[in-house]
Amino acid sequence: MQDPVPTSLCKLGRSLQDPSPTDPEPWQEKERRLRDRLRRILPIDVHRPDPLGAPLRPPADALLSAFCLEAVSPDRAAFARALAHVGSLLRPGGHALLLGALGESFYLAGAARLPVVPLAEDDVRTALTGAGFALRDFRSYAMPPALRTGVDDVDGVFFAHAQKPLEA
Ligand SMILES: C[S@@+](CC[C@H](N)C(=O)[O-])C[C@H]1O[C@@H](n2cnc3c(N)ncnc32)[C@H](O)[C@@H]1O
Repeated sequence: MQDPVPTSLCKLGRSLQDPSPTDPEPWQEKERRLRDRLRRILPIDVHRPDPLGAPLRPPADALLSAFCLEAVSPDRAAFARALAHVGSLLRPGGHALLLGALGESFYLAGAARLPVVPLAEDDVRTALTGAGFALRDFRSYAMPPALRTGVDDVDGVFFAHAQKPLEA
């Protein structure tokens, strides 16, 4: 974990707070703009080999997953399987962008303490390779003390860009 906290993440963190002199747009307005652009919301279970319950036609060009797979998987093997399941939704040559927690064992959602599988960087790389992806970029940073809020025990955050091979 050698990268500093990415500037874009700092901006995102600030943008999710209340309006400020530099970002006067309330988060509710951001939410409204995002929802306006959604065309469909599909239920998904990443633990099913067929995560949407039916093949995705046409398959997806890209997949973005943020802080999901490690938060819903009981162990590293389940994490790897979940990654392969969602990867099956991509077309050949499709891209996956993943971000997630490293070394996290729990997070608090209100009074609920939810388990997380603590991942090392190599667990993510191995799972991507095992799911048939080519790893294009991998970055991470260690959680700075200022962002340790007590709602979890996360050590750091990873960002991975991986690609499905084109069919031969
Ligand atoms: C830690 S939250 C992350 C939410 C959001 N992506 C974010 O970054 O704030 C984990 C999410 O996984 C969802 N989830 C739980 N079990 C799941 C499953 N089997 N398949 C897919 N998603 C699941 C939960 O509903 C929750 O929204």
